[in-house]
Amino acid sequence: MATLLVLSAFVLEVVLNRWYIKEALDEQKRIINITLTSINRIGASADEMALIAQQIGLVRVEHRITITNLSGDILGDSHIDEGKVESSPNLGSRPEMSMALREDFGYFEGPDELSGTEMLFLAKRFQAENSTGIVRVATSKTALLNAIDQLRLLLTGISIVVLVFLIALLATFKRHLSSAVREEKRLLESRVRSRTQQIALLQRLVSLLAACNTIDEIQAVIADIVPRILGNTPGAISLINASRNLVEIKATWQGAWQGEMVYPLEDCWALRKGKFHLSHDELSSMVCPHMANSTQNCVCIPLAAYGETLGLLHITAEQISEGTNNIAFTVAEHLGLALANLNMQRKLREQATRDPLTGLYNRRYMEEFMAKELKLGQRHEIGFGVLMIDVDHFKRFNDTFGHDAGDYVLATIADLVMRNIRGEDLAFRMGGEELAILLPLADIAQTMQCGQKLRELVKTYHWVFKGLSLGKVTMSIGAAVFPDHGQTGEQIIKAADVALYQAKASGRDTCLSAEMLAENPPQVKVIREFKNVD
Ligand SMILES: Nc1nc2c(ncn2[C@@H]2O[C@H](COP(=O)(O)OP(=O)(O)OP(=O)(O)O)[C@@H](O)[C@H]2O)c(=O)[nH]1
Repeated sequence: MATLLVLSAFVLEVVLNRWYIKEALDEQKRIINITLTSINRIGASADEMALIAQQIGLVRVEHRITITNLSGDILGDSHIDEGKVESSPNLGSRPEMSMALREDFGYFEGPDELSGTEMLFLAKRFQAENSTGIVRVATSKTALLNAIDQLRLLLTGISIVVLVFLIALLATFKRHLSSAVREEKRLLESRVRSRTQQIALLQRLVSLLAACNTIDEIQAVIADIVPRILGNTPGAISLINASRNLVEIKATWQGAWQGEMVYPLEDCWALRKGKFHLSHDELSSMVCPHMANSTQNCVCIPLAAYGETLGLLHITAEQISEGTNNIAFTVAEHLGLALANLNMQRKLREQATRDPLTGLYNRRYMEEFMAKELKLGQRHEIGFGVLMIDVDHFKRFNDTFGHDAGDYVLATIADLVMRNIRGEDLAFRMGGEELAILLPLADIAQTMQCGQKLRELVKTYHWVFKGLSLGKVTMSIGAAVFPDHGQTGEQIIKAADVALYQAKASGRDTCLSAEMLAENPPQVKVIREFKNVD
């Protein structure tokens, strides 16, 4: 800016200079013409030149008018008294005079011969009736120099004001800029802090989810961490039930949930579409029926992994920001994976603990379960009952009706057992056509009662497979209880087994207890004989 001012001052000075010189020259020409007109009109002799110069000088006071002969001797001068003209210096050597002699007009800018003042000189050679000579007009540059000085002063003043203004402006701008930079930095730092916290929370969520063994644990982790990740955006997690016909809200955050707590799958557009659904966007306003009571915008994101959708993540807000949306998708991805992993774990556990044909727990699981029951029983002095069940003449049955029919019978017996034991009882398939039931807290009478009931149910069941009647199916059952018939799992199973073999030996379709055997000890030989029969 200051450079601009200096430059404009320089340009102005040049322009002013030129304008002044042009104006001065025009005036000088006019004065020369007037002088020459006077000389010609009165046919002035050399002696009258002094008078003409004096008279014109009286009117044009700011100019000096000089008339010389061709040799440069002054004949008249508006600034020299008439009497002193003759003693005045010869002007023949002056540049404007010699130029006028040569070229008619002569021009020079420089000091005058009297005072040394800076002047503009214009000289013209003339030829009048009675005389020849040179008229010279000198104009002082003082006015111009004064004007330039004033201009310089003015511009310096303006420059100082502008400079001060600029400095003040710059200072204000700098202050504003640094406060804006500080604010931006603060915002950036807070954004980085919240992003870092979000990442840390996400990592925590992922590691905790990976360690979850049950859906309850997953729910607890969600309830604790997801609201922290999504800030103050209200939301919920819902899961599809085992029958896959209902969606149930399992966790909510940031106030009471405005949507339905349980709703059919078809009430969610996201589940229908198989991808996220935003209730209001620039293209449509399709609110999921389960969110009909909510006045907010809602996004439903399926929790899916390995091609299976297990639930949904919902968030609601007046305006859902892109950042919240993105983080919700990341959370949904991790939740989907965690739920799928849990499902997989459950299936693997079931595969490891359950028998695929009957759906009953296997022998290995029975050993684990019984070990726990034994510990409980020993610590709290409580008992439990065991039933060992074997289908009678199953080999013969298979041989008669085929292996498929045998499988059907085993699966159906398992189903009958499952539906007719208490909630706390557990049924196992020990191998082949042999089943076992463990009855927590049951004494021998209750255990026997259960065995008799099951034996009766199977015996009276109407067995039909592929339209073919299978006749009667019977079972032999042995019962024993802890602690009466043994102190270890092995001992109790053995006691129940001995009772079962005795039931077989006594004609099958019977339920016997180890207690009965204690009163009537079995013959081991008999059992061996019995096993050898088939
Ligand atoms: N269909 C079918 N048969 C099985 C299965 N597991 C074992 N079996 C058969 O069950 C039969 C068991 O025969 P055994 O142990 O001799 O006993 P049983 O014929 O039932 O005779 P008792 O026990 O003395 O009444 C064998 O023929 C096995 O092949 C199975 O999963 N499905």
